Amino acid sequence: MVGMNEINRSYQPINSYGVIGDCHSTVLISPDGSVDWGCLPDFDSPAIFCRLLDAEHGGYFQIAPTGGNIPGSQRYLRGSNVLQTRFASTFGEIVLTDFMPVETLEAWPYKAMNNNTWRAHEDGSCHCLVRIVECTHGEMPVTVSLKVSPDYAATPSEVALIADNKGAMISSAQQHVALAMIGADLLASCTMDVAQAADEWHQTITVQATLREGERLLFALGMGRSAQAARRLVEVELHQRNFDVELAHTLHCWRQWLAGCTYQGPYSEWVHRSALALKMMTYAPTGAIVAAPTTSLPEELGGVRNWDYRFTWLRDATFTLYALNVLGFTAEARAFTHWLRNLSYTDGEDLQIMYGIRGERELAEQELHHLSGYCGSSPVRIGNAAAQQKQMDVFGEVLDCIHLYRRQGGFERYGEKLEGPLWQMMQTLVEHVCAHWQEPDSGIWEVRGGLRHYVYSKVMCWVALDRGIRAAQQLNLDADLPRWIMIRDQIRADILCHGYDTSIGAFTQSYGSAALDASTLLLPLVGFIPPDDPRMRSTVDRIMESLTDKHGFVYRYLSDDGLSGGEGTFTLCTFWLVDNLAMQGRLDEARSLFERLLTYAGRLGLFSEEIEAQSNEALGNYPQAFTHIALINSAQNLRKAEIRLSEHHTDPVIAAIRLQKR
Ligand SMILES: OC[C@H]1O[C@H](O[C@H]2O[C@H](CO)[C@@H](O)[C@H](O)[C@H]2O)[C@H](O)[C@@H](O)[C@@H]1O
Repeated sequence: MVGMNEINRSYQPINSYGVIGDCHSTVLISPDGSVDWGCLPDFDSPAIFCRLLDAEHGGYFQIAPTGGNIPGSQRYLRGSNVLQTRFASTFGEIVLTDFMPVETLEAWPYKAMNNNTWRAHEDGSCHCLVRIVECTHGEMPVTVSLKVSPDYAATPSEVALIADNKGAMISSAQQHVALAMIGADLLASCTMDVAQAADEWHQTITVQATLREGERLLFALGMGRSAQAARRLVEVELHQRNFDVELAHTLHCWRQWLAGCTYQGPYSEWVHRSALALKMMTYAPTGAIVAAPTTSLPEELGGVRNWDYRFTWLRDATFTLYALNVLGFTAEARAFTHWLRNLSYTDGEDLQIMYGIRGERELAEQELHHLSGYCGSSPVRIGNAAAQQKQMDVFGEVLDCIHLYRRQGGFERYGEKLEGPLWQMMQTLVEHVCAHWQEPDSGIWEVRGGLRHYVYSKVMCWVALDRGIRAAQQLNLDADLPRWIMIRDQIRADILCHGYDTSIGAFTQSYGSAALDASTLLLPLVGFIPPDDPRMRSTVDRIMESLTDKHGFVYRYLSDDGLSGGEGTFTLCTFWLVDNLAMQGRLDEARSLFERLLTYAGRLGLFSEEIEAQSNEALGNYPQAFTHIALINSAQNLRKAEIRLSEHHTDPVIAAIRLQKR
């Protein structure tokens, strides 16, 4: 029997989902108890749950009160990525606890490329999704519906129920899923059935039970490398594990990791949630970081701007490390520098702007026409053609990331040195920038409408030279310093001459264009220009006048980008505006914009990429690293600005007191 939960259910708001993960992958869980997105065992594995991208055909795993009419409310257990969903009625209450067990959250310094989950655990036995449903009060009938749709619902599957209500196996050509059910033998009533709609490739397993106070069922879902491995998991291995101990250990790991956070200041709960979300997006075996764990959540409802973010952009990853560094987390930066050292490239020319989580170069973009997309937003894409683009900013971002890591004593802390392969890499990248900074590129936003001389790309070429020069000067390293310094100054002069439009009073998107671009808000943040330089002040004013919606939230740009349709405001950019206002001393405006923006997070404090200007809905992939990075940085910048302002204001008062005393 198909549970009522399946009826009348379409798409849930993007930012209503809870997200859990184990630093190999994540799953998204709706407030009605349904895992609607899940790629297991790794971020880039084909999705086995994709109801998020096709409400009709996509697989899901839902645990909820039978009837589906009791709303659930979600929260994270303090300081962790363990999620609880509570369903309460006058007759009783059930609590669903969802987690992915972790053995350790230590960032692993890179060992060998292709060292993925499968190699670490041949049968995938460590990595699983655990769902515990428990009645905490009264009694409640519960329905569990599991439809696994392997390979993004592109291939058929077969279900085999395992005797004695032990669980089930779901197998397709490539993917083998094991579901263990633990605790059914202690319940008075518990049934497990399987049904298949005539037009469906995938069967739905339904478990029904009435839970009374203190009773519970536990489901552990793991991936087997083969059908036999999956069978072993269901029949033996998953049943032998003590998931209560694993839950306690997982909670301990998250809390212990968060205890390393040195941030003290306002909005600390938001900062902590963002840090936990970012950590969840790291891929432990290689130190890589994904931009987001989803694909194709649309930038416009019903539109075509749907991209796969389950990869490592040098830009997004280095920004993530800034933010983690700001909070005192350095092990992740170390793991990432190891990943960087091991990337395959021969010179700056063939350094890609993004790689797969194991350093894969080949990320061919494909459209999955059999999926209708979130709220009909198609095409659904996997892979990302931006991997082949030329984006000159990435050199500056990589060098700035290493610079920051060095400045914070990262190398000394781990008994490592910048000298050697990493300095060779830096030199190669600086030399590449010296030779190519005058060329047009696709820019930070990866637009698909042709190459231009983007101002932000040029600024990041300046950053690449600047950070290379500082490292060479401070560590006495081998470099052609006079030439590097000359080119750095030449780039700066070029930008000030061609990138600033005196008639509008703003740094522009690209040379020769009057279009505004929010990426110019980064100029003072990377040290290219002081925040209170008149040119920067007027750029900020122009952006506030012409590049914002009615809430004051910032669009990336409004110029043509070669794609059809439009998009929402880009939350990362709104946080950059907060930073600029704070750095200019416009603290009230900065704080009010920051706090307004926080009200647009989901109930769990998570953000996607964009916000729709009219409906206020969350848009784009979720949770997005960019947004959480920027939230952390803005909280920090607000704090710094507050300190600066208070020092400034108290000085005369203190001086006056001193004078009176004298
Ligand atoms: O706008 C078109 C491009 O959109 C995506 O790029 C965006 O996401 C990246 C990952 O977070 C980010 O680095 C970039 O700045 C964003 O513009 C998409 O990945 C591209 O394929 C697409 O061309």
